[in-house]
Amino acid sequence: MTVTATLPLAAARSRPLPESASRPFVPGPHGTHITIRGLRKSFAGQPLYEDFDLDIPKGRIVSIFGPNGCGKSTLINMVAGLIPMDGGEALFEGKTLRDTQIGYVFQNYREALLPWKRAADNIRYALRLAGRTRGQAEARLDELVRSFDVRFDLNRYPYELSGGQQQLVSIMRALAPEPEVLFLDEPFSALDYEMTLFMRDKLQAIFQQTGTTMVLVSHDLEEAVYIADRVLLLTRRPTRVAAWVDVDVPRPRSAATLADPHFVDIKARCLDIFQREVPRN
Ligand SMILES: Nc1ncnc2c1ncn2[C@@H]1O[C@H](COP(=O)(O)OP(=O)(O)OP(=O)(O)O)[C@@H](O)[C@H]1O
Repeated sequence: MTVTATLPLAAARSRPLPESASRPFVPGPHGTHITIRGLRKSFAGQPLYEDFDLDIPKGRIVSIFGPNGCGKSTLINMVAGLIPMDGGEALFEGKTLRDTQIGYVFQNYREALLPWKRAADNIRYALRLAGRTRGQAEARLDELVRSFDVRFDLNRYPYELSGGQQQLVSIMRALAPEPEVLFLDEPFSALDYEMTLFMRDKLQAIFQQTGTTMVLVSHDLEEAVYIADRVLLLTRRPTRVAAWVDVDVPRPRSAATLADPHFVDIKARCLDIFQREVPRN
C-alpha cells in the first residue's frame, strides 16, 4: 500500500488511543521495544488481523516480508498511528504512541516531501515541529549532513533532486528528531538498482551509528534479509506470524555479503518458509 502524507507524525499523535484489549496485557520478553496485543483489523468485513500479537525487538532492524496483500503496510501504519486499529493496542516500552517519538519513511518519496520547501527546510520543519529551537535545528541539520555524508545541495527544492536524493532527504527528515522507532514502508522500491544498493548501505550505516529500532516493509526477499537483524515472515490473511528468522550475518554488510554462503542459506530458509507456510492459509 502506498501512503502519501506530508505530516504524518503530528497527525498521528493527535489521534485517540485504540481501545485496550479486554484480556490482561502480557508484556514481551526482555529487549522488546514494541508490544502488539490483540490487534484486530478488517476491511469491508474481511478480517486482515484477528487477535494478533507481536513483539518487536529494540535496537534491531526488523524486515517484514509476506505475500501481497497480507497487511504488511497496514500493520506498520496501525502501529505508527496513521490508520486506526479496530481493536487491540501497541505499546512502545510500555508507553503509548502519544508519548513516543517515531519516524516514518514513505514508499512514495515524490509525495512525501513538502514541494514548496527546500530540502533543508523540510528537515528544519520536522525539527521545529518536534520542538527544537532554531539554533538546535541548525545544529542537528549540520550533524545530519555530516553523518549522511550529503554531497548535493540541500538548498534545492525536492523537484530539483533525483529520486534517490529525495528519498535520502525523507530519511534524514524522519531521523532528524531522533525517533525511538523508525518505520519504513518499502523505502527503496521506487529507486533504481544502483540507488537502492547505495540507500541500503546508508541506512545500515545510520543504524550502526544510532542503534535506532527500525521496522521495514519489503517486497524483496534479498533486501529484507540483507538489511535485517530479524525477518518477520507473515502468512496470507487473516494474517499470522509464519516465522521469525534471525539474520546473524555481521555488519557492515556489503555486495560481497549477497554471495556469502551463510547469507544465501538464510535467504533460502526464508523462501522455504514463505513457500511452505504461505499457501496453506
Ligand atoms: N483503506 C483500505 N480499504 C480497503 N481495503 C484495504 C485498505 N487498505 C488496505 N486494504 C486491503 O488490505 C489488505 C492489506 O493491504 P496492505 O497494503 O497492508 O498489504 P501489503 O502486504 O502491504 O500489500 P503489498 O504487498 O501489496 O504492498 C489488502 O487486501 C488491501 O487491499
